[in-house]
Amino acid sequence: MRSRSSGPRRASGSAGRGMWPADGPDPLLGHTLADRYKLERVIGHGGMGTVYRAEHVVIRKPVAVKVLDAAHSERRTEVERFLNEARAASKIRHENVVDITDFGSTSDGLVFLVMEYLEGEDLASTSEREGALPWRRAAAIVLQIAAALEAAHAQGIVHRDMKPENCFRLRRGNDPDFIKVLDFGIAKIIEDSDVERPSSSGLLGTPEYVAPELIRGLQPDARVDIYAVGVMFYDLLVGKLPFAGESFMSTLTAHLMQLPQPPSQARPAAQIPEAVDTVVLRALAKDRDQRYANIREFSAALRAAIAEADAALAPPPLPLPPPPEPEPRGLHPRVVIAAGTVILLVFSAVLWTMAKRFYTKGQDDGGEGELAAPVVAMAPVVPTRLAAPVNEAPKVEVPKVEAPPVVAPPGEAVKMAAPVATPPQVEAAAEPQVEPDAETAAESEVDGESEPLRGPATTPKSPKSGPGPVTAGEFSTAMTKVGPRVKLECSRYSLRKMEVTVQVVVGPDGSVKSAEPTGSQAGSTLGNCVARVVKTALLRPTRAKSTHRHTFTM
Ligand SMILES: Nc1ncnc2c1ncn2[C@@H]1O[C@H](COP(=O)(O)OP(=O)(O)OP(=O)(O)O)[C@@H](O)[C@H]1O
Repeated sequence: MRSRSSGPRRASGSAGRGMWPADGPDPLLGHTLADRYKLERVIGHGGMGTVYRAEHVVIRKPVAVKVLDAAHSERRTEVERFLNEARAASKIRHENVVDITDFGSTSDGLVFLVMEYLEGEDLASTSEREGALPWRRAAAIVLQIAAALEAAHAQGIVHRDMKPENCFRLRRGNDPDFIKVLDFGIAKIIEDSDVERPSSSGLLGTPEYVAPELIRGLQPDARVDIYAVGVMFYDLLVGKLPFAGESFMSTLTAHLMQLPQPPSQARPAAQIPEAVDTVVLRALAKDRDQRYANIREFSAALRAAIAEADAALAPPPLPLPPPPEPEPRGLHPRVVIAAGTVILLVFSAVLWTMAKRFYTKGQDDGGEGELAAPVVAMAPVVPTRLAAPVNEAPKVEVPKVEAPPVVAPPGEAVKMAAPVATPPQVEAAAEPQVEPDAETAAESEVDGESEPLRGPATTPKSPKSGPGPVTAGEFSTAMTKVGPRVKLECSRYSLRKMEVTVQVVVGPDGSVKSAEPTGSQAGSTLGNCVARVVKTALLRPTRAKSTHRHTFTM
């Protein structure tokens, strides 16, 4: 178990209500504050005051009441700022932000803030007990913290003291990890105050979560919260803080100088995806310009990383069924065969009748009736022979190939070349060759293993079996299908309207055998991301692999 810097603390200051004898009871316990809130139990002590579990005496509802220590409440300007911040924080109104329902001061000078009462524990306690969490669980928690911050930032409120102690974990319905973020806007007052505070708070907030620009004394903005969320995420994933020195100063130095080990390397058994590493490390960038520009971008990147991991887990899509056999033009073979059978049967019957008459006549004439046998033998032959090819494709009619003209030597008569005796017979079972359309010819190349798409038109080769190559139209449709995922997963690496061209080899089974970014994005993170998504595309099976190019606009 690691030690953490925070925990229940005694209120500080030299005088006033905040200091009661260490072993004695809290003097406010049992009192009803502002005629409404009966203070029943001390929940804990923080940098500014004490938090009580209380009951609203009218509606009988439990609430949490934070009462400012005298050291703070005796300073008028500080009280005013506390109340202003409380007013702002009460407007955030988000399910992941603790609801502030009331605030004010009493006639005897107590300044207080009333919140919804939360039953559960803070994230520091969860980490303390459970250590590192599975990455998906950690990500789900962090996304809720980010949602709370997004709502606060939208109101112009920067938390500035994000840490696990300010994130409350409670059960809601079936979800045991529902998060509420506490203490919005309060940290700012602590920092601006000149009241002496416990060293763990320091001038900068909590040292383990403080952004480098705060250490450097720069004017903070919302990106300090992104950095702190990065530290918390790392801690949840790995079970240890990314920057933790032996002392206060060495921790601050680590924030400024030390590069964190990627979470997946720090905890290899956890199978943390590379894309999650990328999100954490970017949130922890020392230079705030290198971080996500806002917390919404952070959340989008984390969601995309989760989606990418989900996609990698999903079973590959079923191969497309082979394209239907092309229907021969004209009558269906079954119709032709049936008609032929009928004609031949009628013809046989006529012959049979004539022969019978002839035979009968012969017998009548005293002869042997010799014709009966051949006609009877013929009858079963005809339907048997015609019924067999029902499943065969019809013969393809082949135009006669003219022999080239022979040029006679001067003076000799021109002899006609013998006509080609046997024109190339195309087997009925063979597929007719599919000619690529113009676009395919421009964009697709078929590699050396198969025939070129555009052979000489006058010398058709006997095609190999199997359907023709993927056309440009089919390829373009497949790329359109993966387009939304390309945008979702890769736009975080891209500026708007950037173009990425990928060269793609589609195998005979219809899967993408390789996808390589080309041109200016060759080898770039963006290019590799696009190629990775393109590799999940699936086309129809063909008789040969083919090469295509496609340009995505981000
Ligand atoms: N609404 C609430 N419901 C239940 N417990 C709460 C609520 N708000 C705060 N607490 C608990 O009260 C204790 C004191 O909280 P407080 O916010 O004063 O301290 P802190 O966050 O630890 O310190 P600091 O204010 O210096 O950041 C903590 O244990 C906190 O979890």
